[in-house]
Amino acid sequence: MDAQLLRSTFAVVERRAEHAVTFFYSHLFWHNPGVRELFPEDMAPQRDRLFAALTHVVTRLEDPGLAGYLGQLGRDHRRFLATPALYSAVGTSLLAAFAHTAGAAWTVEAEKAWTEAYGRVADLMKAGAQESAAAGQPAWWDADVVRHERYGDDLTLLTVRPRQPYPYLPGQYASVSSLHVPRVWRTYSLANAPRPDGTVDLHVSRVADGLMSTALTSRLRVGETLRLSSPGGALTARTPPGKPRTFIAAGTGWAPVRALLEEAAADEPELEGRLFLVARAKEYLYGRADAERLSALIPGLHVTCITAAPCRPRDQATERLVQALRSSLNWPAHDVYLAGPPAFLTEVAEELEDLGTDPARVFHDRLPAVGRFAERPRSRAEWLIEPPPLHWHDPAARAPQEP
Ligand SMILES: NC(=O)C1=CN([C@@H]2O[C@H](COP(=O)(O)OP(=O)(O)OC[C@H]3O[C@@H](n4cnc5c(N)ncnc54)[C@H](O)[C@@H]3O)[C@@H](O)[C@H]2O)C=CC1
Repeated sequence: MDAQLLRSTFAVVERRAEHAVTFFYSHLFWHNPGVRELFPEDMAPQRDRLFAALTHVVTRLEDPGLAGYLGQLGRDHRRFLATPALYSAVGTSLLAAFAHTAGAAWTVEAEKAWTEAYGRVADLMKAGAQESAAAGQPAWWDADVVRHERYGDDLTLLTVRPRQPYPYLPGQYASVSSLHVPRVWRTYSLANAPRPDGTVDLHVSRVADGLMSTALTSRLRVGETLRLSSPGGALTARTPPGKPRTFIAAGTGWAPVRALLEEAAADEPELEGRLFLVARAKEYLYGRADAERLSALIPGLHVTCITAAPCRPRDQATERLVQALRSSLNWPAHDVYLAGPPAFLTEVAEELEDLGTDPARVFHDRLPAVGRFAERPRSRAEWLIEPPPLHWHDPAARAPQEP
């Protein structure tokens, strides 16, 4: 593959990403009438995923891990019912969108390089999908809802029972789909260590105008079925025994931390550590009782709960957390496990670095943001000065990775 040529054409297309994405989907749906039904009714959150995935590939062309990433991506795409015919239709529309958007940069050589590159990508993805099907892995796991508990208007704790064994590691997440919002998938952390009865907890915080979180909070009933994707994420335990650690969880970021602590309570109850549990207000501190139960099982775990003061904005809890982190000692010795809203992760990770924590020992997953293109599109100058952050559901992060 001519990596240089691929990158230079992609750089041109990327500056008109919004336009290219619109052209791509129009072309795909117009020329392949059955394909529209495979995508959610509301395409807005879906639209930038294509570019996120492509950027990931184009910026890692020489990365030896790319083949593994694409294999995982193909495996993950089985839940979208991606067939070989769909791969080929997508390739045709992608090249048409690039040709339309790249203008003079779309030379014969560029077209050849992209045809070859897409062919490689699609082959690796299809091989990943075939491998997982041959290994007997389902395209998704059907899971029956056995508990649905509301906390106030915005929080729901679900327990589901997958119908087939569902292997995962504590701290991982899954994409979840419900018939209430067909073909929409959203990621939620798995909130418990694997149990003998196979049940899995999910913590859902309702997002204003969020299709899935509103359906799961308000319309889902016990007895209904959800679909779970294969688990992903790298927020898994990797601290050597005896090394102290800190867990910091904000909002439903409590879910993966709870799973990690349940695992530790069973495997390493002698661990020395601290847990900071952050919530926007007292009534949202739904994990407190569980945290206390776990600290009784792990006597060396010190728990601090932090909320915003009454009538103060929810982010004041983060300011209070930062104060608490500054008065805690011994940061260079600690591994830190961090979960919560993306902006919270960024702010706290920076603070921890200032406090002397080794950035390579701060572990967090960034769950994919949705609807980035709902924002005002950036001008070309803005893209050049400050390229937007990348958001993608990175299946390469599925296996625990040692830093
Ligand atoms: N593995 C992970 O990192 C996980 C992340 N999450 C994410 O956590 C979030 C949970 O949502 P909710 O429970 O509604 O949380 P929330 O909106 O109530 O926020 C909880 C706390 O996080 C802090 N926070 C929120 N936004 C912030 C910002 N912009 N800057 C600084 N601090 C901020 C505040 O202290 C707030 O009190 C979702 O975004 C979800 O995707 C959820 C589960 C796992």
